[in-house]
Amino acid sequence: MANTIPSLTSRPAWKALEAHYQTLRDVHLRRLFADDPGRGESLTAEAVGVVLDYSKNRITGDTLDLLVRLAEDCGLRGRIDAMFRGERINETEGRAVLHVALRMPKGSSVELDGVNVVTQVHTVLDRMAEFCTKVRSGAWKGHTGKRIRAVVNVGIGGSDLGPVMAYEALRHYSDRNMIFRFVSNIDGTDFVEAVRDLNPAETLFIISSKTFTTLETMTNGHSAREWLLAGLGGDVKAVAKHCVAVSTNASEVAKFGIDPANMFEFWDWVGGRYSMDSAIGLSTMLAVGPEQFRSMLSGFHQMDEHFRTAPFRRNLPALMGLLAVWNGDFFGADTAAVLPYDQYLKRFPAYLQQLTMESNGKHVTLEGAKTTYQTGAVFWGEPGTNGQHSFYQLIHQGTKLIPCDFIACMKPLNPLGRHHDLLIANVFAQSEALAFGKTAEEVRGEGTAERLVPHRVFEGNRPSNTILLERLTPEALGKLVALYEHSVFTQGAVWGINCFDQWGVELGKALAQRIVPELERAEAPAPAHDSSTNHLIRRYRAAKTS
Ligand SMILES: O=P(O)(O)OC[C@H]1O[C@H](O)[C@H](O)[C@@H](O)[C@@H]1O
Repeated sequence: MANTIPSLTSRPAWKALEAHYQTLRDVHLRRLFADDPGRGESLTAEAVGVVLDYSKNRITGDTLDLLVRLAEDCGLRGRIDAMFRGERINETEGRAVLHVALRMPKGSSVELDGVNVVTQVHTVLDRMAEFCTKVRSGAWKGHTGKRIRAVVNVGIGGSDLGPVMAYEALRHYSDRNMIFRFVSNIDGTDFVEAVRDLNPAETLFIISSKTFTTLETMTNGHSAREWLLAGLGGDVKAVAKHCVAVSTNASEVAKFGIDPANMFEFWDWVGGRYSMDSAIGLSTMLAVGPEQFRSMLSGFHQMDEHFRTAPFRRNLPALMGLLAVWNGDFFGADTAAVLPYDQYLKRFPAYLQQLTMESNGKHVTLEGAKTTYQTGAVFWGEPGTNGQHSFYQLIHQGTKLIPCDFIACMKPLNPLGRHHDLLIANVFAQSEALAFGKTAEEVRGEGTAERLVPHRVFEGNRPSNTILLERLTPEALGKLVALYEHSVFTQGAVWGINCFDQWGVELGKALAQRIVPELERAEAPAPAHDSSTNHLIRRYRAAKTS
């Protein structure tokens, strides 16, 4: 059949990688480094001020040649061009994927259905900037004439994780006279704890939801409205001064009772997990100001241009994506750890979980065939050095292979005595220990009792990347996020899956809607699920009435 797309594992480049893997699987990183004294430098790539040292992966130059060939065979170049041109590469939803247009400079052009989306983007950015300047300067007054001191973003998933991560990451640049809170969970505790010490007269809610139908956000949004009305004398006019919306869905926003004049728009070609640089970033802009927000966008754009134009062999996101395929599909690594050695990046792993796992948690190809290979890894992590005193034991001496991304900044934002040198010494030491380990001879040489030798041996040969940024600026954050976005894209292109839908979240949502009345209505009939679910529902009903 002339038109059938060859399956990934039958491609010559994949077969060649399989054979190549057999020659490398038992080779230790100690050997690879000993054989090539220049390896540390030659297997480091640098672009737009971001350094990626990938030399501590179990690869040789041949591996890279084959991975690049695989990327070419899988049409990565064509996929990149299609994304940047605004083609509807999110085929299952019939949508373009244009988060890259969110950070294109004024005057650029990407046409979608005859409209230049970059012009739309800048119209919204200018409106956001105007609004943020008013709020930050105190020109925007609340219902009782007081200025806004607290901003509460109400959203979940992509409408929460990006804003939270960016706020934490850029806290150094934020207005310290303002308070920022984030409410996401449908658990009432989240809302109650977020507002308990806030004054409604000085509080602004940003109701952030791409669809404006998400159960959690609508429920929290209504609670916010009630809280405001209760605190501001019940006058519905108060809502306009204390509630704005960020959404693609103007009619639902209006139904909710927010004036469309107070709505900041984005579009269906921005995936939720790719939206922190759209109007969903309103809380970020309120925190750091329009200028810093624009500098974050410039960072994103610089990495986009690098990804679009650089040869794969020197292309940071492409290299990271291909190495993830190598570690996952050939070495069988099921998970990947991201370990930022920067306290400001403490929510970065949580942010990446949605980006990577919602994007690449797929088991069928674009053509609908079940994959015969592994796709997205389980992503997890915590900031260093904290993780070192908790789960690193398993990475060093456990039975699972866990590729790690170490992230560090050369210059601290808060210089304090020896802290930064000690922090950086630790990150470098961890990747060194993971790669090289400690042999039984070395352990014995330290005078260790023989019975303890096996316990104190470090096998090493554990792969890692080290990503270095000069300093954690808004611009650097943009580059870092775009690096991961495009690494995810690279992996998806190789696997032939759609990175941009998320049907897997639907079933649980639908079932919850069915269970709600079974919990709320006293006269509800006996639940008709499986025996486990029925039993859980009966217990809850009994507890509720006891
Ligand atoms: O922004 P919203 O439309 O409220 O969606 C919020 C989130 O919920 C959904 O369930 C999706 O899994 C996420 O991709 C999305 O980011």
